[in-house]
Amino acid sequence: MSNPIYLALDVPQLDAAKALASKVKGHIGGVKLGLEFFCAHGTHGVHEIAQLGLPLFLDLKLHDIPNTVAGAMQSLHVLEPAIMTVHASGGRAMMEDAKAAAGENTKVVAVTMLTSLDERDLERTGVSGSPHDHVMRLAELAQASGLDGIVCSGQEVGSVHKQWKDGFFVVPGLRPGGKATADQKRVVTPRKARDDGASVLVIGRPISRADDPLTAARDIEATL
Ligand SMILES: O=C(O)c1cc(=O)[nH]c(=O)n1[C@@H]1O[C@H](COP(=O)(O)O)[C@@H](O)[C@H]1O
Repeated sequence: MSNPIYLALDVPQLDAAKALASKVKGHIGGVKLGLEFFCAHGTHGVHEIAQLGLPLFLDLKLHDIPNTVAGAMQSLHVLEPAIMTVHASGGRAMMEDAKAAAGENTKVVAVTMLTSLDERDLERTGVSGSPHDHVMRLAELAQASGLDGIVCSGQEVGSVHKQWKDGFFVVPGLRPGGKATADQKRVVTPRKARDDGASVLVIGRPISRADDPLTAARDIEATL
């Protein structure tokens, strides 16, 4: 099985992002470029990171009307990312059009409920019920829309996997100690997420902010 760890390169400097990815390259399966990176370095930065030869996950969490999201997907086509994200709450037509506009080698996955939110936060957005039920509902919608999979926390991935056997599941909010830290609220260990059916393990700060990122990446890989 290939290494499921995608390192989140949430660092503002391009050189620092390149150096970090190069350092841990042998212990990760890909890199994730998100809003922080893309807003700072745009497509030029993506091309620079692509030269490292690792699969790219372009995590821009698109969420707009279907026509706008489809247009954005088409513009990003040329970057040939292995994985891209849209928000499931954008609705069925948006997800269908996003998938239709993506390259055929790009997996399009829907963000369900951010791992930084808990049940109280959800209620404040006007949604009652548990995170589990909310994620299950949005996973069903993403599947019906023809997407490849979803992004959810490790607390839900086991249930989603049972319902959607051939889905592609991206799990962030991972902490080697299994405890919530910084802004992440729904966390599990990388091993638990993998055992419950995660296809991709997104890991940022536990590696990027470690005193020794190489050792941190190696230690996490060894737990899998
Ligand atoms: O789509 C994502 O990757 C994502 C979804 C989500 O619900 N939670 C979440 O943390 N992420 C991303 O996963 C990464 C987690 O970073 P760390 O908390 O530093 O490991 C960040 O780049 C987030 O943007």
